[in-house]
Amino acid sequence: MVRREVHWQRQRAWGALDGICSRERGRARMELDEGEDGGSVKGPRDLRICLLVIARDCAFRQQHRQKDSTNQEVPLGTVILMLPSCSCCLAPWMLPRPSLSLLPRFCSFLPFATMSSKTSTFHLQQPLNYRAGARIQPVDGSHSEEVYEPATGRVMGKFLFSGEKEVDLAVQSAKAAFKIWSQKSGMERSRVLLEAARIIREQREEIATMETINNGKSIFEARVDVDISWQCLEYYAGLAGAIAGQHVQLPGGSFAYTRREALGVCVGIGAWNYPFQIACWKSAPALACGNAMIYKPSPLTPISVVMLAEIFTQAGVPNGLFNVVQGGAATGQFLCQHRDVAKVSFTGSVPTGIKIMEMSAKGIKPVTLELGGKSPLIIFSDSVLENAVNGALMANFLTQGEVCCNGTRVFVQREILEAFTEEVVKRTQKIKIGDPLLEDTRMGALISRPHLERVLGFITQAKEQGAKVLCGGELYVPDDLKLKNGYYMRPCVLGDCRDDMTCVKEEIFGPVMSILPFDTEEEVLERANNTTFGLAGGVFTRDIQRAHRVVAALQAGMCFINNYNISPVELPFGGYKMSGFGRENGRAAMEYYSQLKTVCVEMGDVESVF
Ligand SMILES: NC(=O)C1=CN([C@@H]2O[C@H](COP(=O)(O)OP(=O)(O)OC[C@H]3O[C@@H](n4cnc5c(N)ncnc54)[C@H](O)[C@@H]3O)[C@@H](O)[C@H]2O)C=CC1
Ligand SMILES: C[N+](C)(C)CCCC(=O)O
Repeated sequence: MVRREVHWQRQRAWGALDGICSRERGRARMELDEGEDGGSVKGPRDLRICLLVIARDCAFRQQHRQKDSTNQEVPLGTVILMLPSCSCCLAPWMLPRPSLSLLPRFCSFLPFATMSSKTSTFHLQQPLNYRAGARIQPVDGSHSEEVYEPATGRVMGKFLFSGEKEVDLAVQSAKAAFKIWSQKSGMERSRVLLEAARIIREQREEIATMETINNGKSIFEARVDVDISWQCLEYYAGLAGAIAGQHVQLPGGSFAYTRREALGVCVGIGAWNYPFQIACWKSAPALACGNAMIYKPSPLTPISVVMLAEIFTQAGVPNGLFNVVQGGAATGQFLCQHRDVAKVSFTGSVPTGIKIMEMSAKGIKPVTLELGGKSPLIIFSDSVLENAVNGALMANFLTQGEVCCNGTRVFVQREILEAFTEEVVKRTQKIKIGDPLLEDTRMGALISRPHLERVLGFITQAKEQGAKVLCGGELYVPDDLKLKNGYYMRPCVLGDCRDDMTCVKEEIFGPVMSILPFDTEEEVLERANNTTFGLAGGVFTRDIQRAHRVVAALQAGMCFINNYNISPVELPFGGYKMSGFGRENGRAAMEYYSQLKTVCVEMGDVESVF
């Protein structure tokens, strides 16, 4: 018997391999007993791990040949630790002269739970808190809650909500990591963020699949979300090395300089509509500026952000720099009220935003609030009709309409009202609803049963108030039996709308478009701005002067001309009025995660007035 040792850096594997690995600082060790013809891994089968031996040119090998950024093939005989559920080439526990040196490259594929790319197969097994570089159960888990798969209505597992002690431990661990991280140069931080971006790209499919399973959005969209996420990390990696102060000459050779410094431990609290992406939009600028972050996702979508935490660890951030605490309002409050938290960045509803601001006010903590919206999309009669229709669909139906910046009040100039409405209804009726993991699905399931009922309630109320349902607006039950308890509805277009209707005034956060006719530019601007929200707005026209005049007059933080809802990470994003303040993305976000120190240097003698 020959004893072999395998080392690898991919810490993601640690949790899953607990029992057959001994954990050391910076690496894990696995011992294999190797015999003449094969070998065996010491460890119980109930770990749900087995060895996948690449024995032929199987689908797995082909897939990873394409995926592996080094473009190297997976040699025959490679041993990969996998779940028994993986069916191709499965030869559990057999090791025909394995090429163990390749193991490290594939540890990232080790799933942390039973993972499959099919709807209705995922079961949550691992803890969802992440502290000091590892998944953990909270020390004072207050209670557990179920996590659902919106596509099927199935419970995928339970997870614990964190109490005050766990929040405090997360803060202490982040404080320790902050000491190390904030001392690094911008270029050093940049390299780590670039590595994290690379790993996200490498794991694009796994992350997108998880996002789809937990959120209900189509895999097509989830992949775009993951792409925007790694682009965000790349963007801030680029800016990290460019953080600099100013030098100011003063009389008599004296001078001053400014330093842009990190804030400390920042808290990110996120909504459920873009779980992975929101976490990246917050953590990328925070970490680039030298901060630590504790992130609390929505309890409806607790899973994918832990993948981000593992990726940061793999990329080389100090343990504790990015911690995840799970929970709801109470956990969020412990975070906001903690005296060692320097800043809170929040994405969610207006009522919660108000509470966050109140709590932060008590500790004089800066806050960034990304809140709801009821944005106008103004379509003038000279628009290219097809573009305007495409724009209106983009403005209303991404992520089942659960998007804060959606242009849900679609103002259409009367001359083209009929043509526009006819086309938009035709296109809406063609949207393919169903299993979000299928490639051709374009609308999946809403986040939860109560939310689905709330959205349908808005439609009932709209009808009562005189609106006409031009299409959709009812439950959708897919033919596939496993999806019959999922939270689906047909996307809805409402006609005959008036500005005083509830569906036009309140944020529905579902696939419901309200069409409102208008006659003049002056009139439409008055009506478009007549809202307490101010997140986004859009205009479609071929008249270049009118386009700029209209967006200049719109009271909204994010405006689009002749498009809607695209999100390049270079562009600052955030609201006016009750849609919040502060900005995410773009250079602007760096200011919200840093503070300015002025250093005044005297080169002469001190002249005292006393
Ligand atoms: N402007 C933006 O970028 C976005 C805004 N939103 C808004 O978010 C809303 C939907 O998301 P939800 O998750 O339902 O919003 P929500 O406000 O109920 O919850 C958001 C987050 O805050 C946490 N939370 C709730 N009460 C809290 C408290 N008292 N203290 C601290 N944390 C607390 C929740 O657990 C969750 O993580 C919509 O109104 C939408 O407009 C959603 C996505 C993006
Ligand atoms: C990515 N985008 C622009 C469609 C939406 C981002 C804002 C949100 O989190 O709702």
